[in-house]
Amino acid sequence: MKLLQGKTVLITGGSTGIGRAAAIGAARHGADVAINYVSSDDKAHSCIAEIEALGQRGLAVKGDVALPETASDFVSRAVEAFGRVDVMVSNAGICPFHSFLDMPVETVERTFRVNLHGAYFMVQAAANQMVKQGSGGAIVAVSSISALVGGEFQTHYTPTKAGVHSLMQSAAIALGKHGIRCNSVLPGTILTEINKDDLADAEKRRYMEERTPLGRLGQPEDLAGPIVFLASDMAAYVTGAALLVDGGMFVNLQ
Ligand SMILES: NC(=O)C1=CN([C@@H]2O[C@H](COP(=O)(O)OP(=O)(O)OC[C@H]3O[C@@H](n4cnc5c(N)ncnc54)[C@H](O)[C@@H]3O)[C@@H](O)[C@H]2O)C=CC1
Ligand SMILES: C[C@H](O)[C@@H]1OC(=O)[C@H](O)[C@@H]1O
Repeated sequence: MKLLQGKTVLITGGSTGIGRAAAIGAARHGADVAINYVSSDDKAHSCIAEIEALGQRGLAVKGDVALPETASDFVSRAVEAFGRVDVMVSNAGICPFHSFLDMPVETVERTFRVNLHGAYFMVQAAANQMVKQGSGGAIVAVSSISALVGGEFQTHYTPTKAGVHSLMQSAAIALGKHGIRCNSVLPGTILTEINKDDLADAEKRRYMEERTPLGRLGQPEDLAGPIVFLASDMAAYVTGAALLVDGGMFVNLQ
């Protein structure tokens, strides 16, 4: 069964990692998919090629989510190409690991702007388009297990993920009357570019694996199903919810 047949799905940071897996997952479920990306044209184009190979339409729009105008541009380019927006997946994020006491101001500001301001403006732009269309919609934000727990080298990052989780709760209230559902996924540790250097430390990686009851770290594709589900009508009565997708890592205290 195809869960997103005929829908238009927008995904930020869609050329790599979790965003890319969600883009391909959405296309597999019958959606046309627009991705926002910021750096590699090649990766964005190869993602679109994969979407098109699945028989769906794809569009790549370059832009830095930290800038509010990127959000309105992304939404209007997607509407121009596909006519509407049914789903927004706010996924783009950075996590430049750094110690707390000497954290550079610019690292804090950039992380806040990309992860939190970026999500805010994208969600707002998509919601305005959905309200104009008058037939509801679904917003899924990629928060993190880090919305619930801290990290010594993530003092600038974990508040953004708690913020994204909170944004989905408030947006669910603000947008419920328009039939727009807002939910977040909270990935655990997923093997992507964002943590490649951090997990190059074999001891740290082993610790993370051993903390995970399912016995392995996540792959980007582990997020595709939960994101597609929350975006789909299967989750028609789910809003303001947060879904941990962490192999059980969070509950494993001892
Ligand atoms: N990998 C993990 O263990 C976890 C990741 N997450 C979140 O998942 C999301 C996706 O990250 P991953 O797929 O893991 O890593 P990734 O590095 O592959 O993906 C992040 C994407 O965001 C894009 N991006 C970064 N800054 C941007 C900007 N200013 N404008 C537009 N796009 C930008 C990157 O180019 C990249 O495509 C992030 O929000 C991250 O915080 C959450 C929990 C765990
Ligand atoms: C980048 C981290 O490895 C990753 O991102 C998060 O949100 C969690 O803290 C994960 O471990």
